[in-house]
Amino acid sequence: KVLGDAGAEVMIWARRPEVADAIRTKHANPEYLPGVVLPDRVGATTDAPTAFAGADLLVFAVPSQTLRDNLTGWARAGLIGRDTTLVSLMKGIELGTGRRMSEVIVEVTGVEPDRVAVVTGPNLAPEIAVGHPTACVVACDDEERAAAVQSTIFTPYFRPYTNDDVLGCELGGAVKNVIALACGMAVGMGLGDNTKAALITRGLAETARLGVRLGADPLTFAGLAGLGDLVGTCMSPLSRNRTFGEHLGRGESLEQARIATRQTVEGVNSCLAIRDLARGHGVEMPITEQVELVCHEGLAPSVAVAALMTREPKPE
Ligand SMILES: NC(=O)C1=CN([C@@H]2O[C@H](COP(=O)(O)OP(=O)(O)OC[C@H]3O[C@@H](n4cnc5c(N)ncnc54)[C@H](O)[C@@H]3O)[C@@H](O)[C@H]2O)C=CC1
Ligand SMILES: O=C(CO)COP(=O)(O)O
Repeated sequence: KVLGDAGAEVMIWARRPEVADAIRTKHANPEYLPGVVLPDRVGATTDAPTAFAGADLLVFAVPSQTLRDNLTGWARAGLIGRDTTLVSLMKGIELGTGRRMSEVIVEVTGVEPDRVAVVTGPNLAPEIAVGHPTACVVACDDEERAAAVQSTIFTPYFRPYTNDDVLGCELGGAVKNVIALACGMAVGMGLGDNTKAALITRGLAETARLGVRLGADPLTFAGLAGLGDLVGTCMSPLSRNRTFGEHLGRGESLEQARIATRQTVEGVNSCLAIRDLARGHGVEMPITEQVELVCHEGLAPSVAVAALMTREPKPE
């Protein structure tokens, strides 16, 4: 919708024919965005070669853990153009490899890293779809390419800023989902705003600690891709990650939370990958550690809260 409103000709690749048909014929995606009318210049197809043909920009928004498989198929079929800019909207870290999504794209397609851009920030899809003023970051090693993507997605309701810190921007987007799970757990347990504020602030501290160790610019975490996305996601009932955490905080099982949330909840897998990344680099991420224990080891959220509160006292 943003691309179409900004004047681009858009072709969506969808797996289900009924989704592609509804977008093509009714300009709607009723299951995901009920009531939203898509611009006429947004088309859809289930045929990947048709979707990829002649594209200047390829925008990837599949779940992070499936990207490698999806891309491998598309790259093998020779669908990636020679000069195409590859854009990632995904906010996750790959299980097993600890790779960011831009790294997976570079690894699978063999393109130079400066052809990959990341669009991130406080960008809850349902709010963008109804045109609420929203800001985002376009991160790319290549400044000109970042500026080109920026102008391609610039609309009166969507304001992109460029940034050259791809690593920091991607890490901010992935870790905030884990912290949003923790905030959701607090909400589900009936805890208040002090608790959420503490989780957001200390969550930002552990995100920046990992980012700086990996080579990110610390200032990135004070921007839209860091604090902005963290606050937006942790405070919003629209966030799938926070909602998933709420279910766990109310004492429901992982399976019950999955059934209730339905859509992609990146933090559940990424908390494992981020914890491993942090341990591998000797970085302390106590909130991420506890979220992983609740999501994957059956720890009760109340025990996780007690574990965080009774850690050794220390300077801020
Ligand atoms: N929804 C949001 O507000 C935002 C989402 N993102 C990121 O975008 C990425 C995608 O999330 P959403 O679109 O929100 O999730 P979603 O769950 O709404 O949609 C994911 C889509 O991927 C499809 N899919 C599932 N498995 C697949 C596979 N194996 N191969 C190909 N397609 C598959 C699903 O059918 C669905 O259409 C995530 O990394 C998320 O963090 C980023 C910013 C905002
Ligand atoms: O990334 C998002 C907002 O910036 C969307 O968050 P959820 O995936 O938790 O809904």
